[in-house]
Amino acid sequence: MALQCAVELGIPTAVHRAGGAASLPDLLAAVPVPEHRKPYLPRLMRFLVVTAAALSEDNSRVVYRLTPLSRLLVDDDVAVNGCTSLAPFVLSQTTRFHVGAALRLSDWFKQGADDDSGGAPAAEMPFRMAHGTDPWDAMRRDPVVSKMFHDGLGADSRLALDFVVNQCGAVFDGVGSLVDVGGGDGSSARAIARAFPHVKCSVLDLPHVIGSVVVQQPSDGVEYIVGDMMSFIPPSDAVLLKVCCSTCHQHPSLPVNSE
Ligand SMILES: C[S@@+](CC[C@H](N)C(=O)[O-])C[C@H]1O[C@@H](n2cnc3c(N)ncnc32)[C@H](O)[C@@H]1O
Repeated sequence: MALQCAVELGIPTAVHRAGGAASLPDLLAAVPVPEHRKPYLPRLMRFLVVTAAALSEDNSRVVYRLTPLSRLLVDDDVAVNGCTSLAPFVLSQTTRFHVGAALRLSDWFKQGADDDSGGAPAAEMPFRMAHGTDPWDAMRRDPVVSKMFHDGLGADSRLALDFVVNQCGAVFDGVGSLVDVGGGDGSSARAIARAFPHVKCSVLDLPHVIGSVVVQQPSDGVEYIVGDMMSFIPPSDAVLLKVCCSTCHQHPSLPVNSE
């Protein structure tokens, strides 16, 4: 949560704009915190340094520097494959849905096989214990969180796919078509289509996800398909499953058809 707070206050970006090293007065001047809260900022900074989550501190005087991790959270114009920052990814993993589910983790571990207390049958995921439904249904009902989630995953995909297409491009040799199953905002498929125009790329996802992608993003030659991966996966030479394993594991009979 400290990292989420740092992202929301723009602390990595403030350190970057101060030339890569910021004193406490530099930060106090840069972050949007009212006077009566400023005395508490050093505690947050200390926590970020001690956990090595985002910042390092010079020994001689208190100067904060970006670490390799927090450099990825700077909101600047240096784009890798359209991804300027992984800050949206941090926010996508700390939504009220995610935090609520995390608070039920120990309950989930302790739950007996026949214990259906907590609003969910045994062996369901902590998310369902907390929210009474699965993540995709919860996001269908909350477009604000859904957008935050898919913006974050999209940022992650743009960064990751930059490495995939530049360093592992050989895996696309001989692939004429690819479907990104549970492809979210289509960032992965668009990156592949741009790098390898001979690959016909499609994205399969749930109706509310495809509906908002089509409104927000240029298609870039990618086809967006509404569907349920548990029922049908369009035939293609290759199937991409990125960050979908938990969804697939819930349905071991997932009918992958890659003819
Ligand atoms: C964790 S996200 C990953 C998104 C994308 N692959 C990425 O890495 O950015 C999982 C995706 O699977 C989609 N999804 C979940 N259940 C699905 C289903 N039954 N059929 C199709 N898509 C589904 C969700 O809407 C979400 O976009």
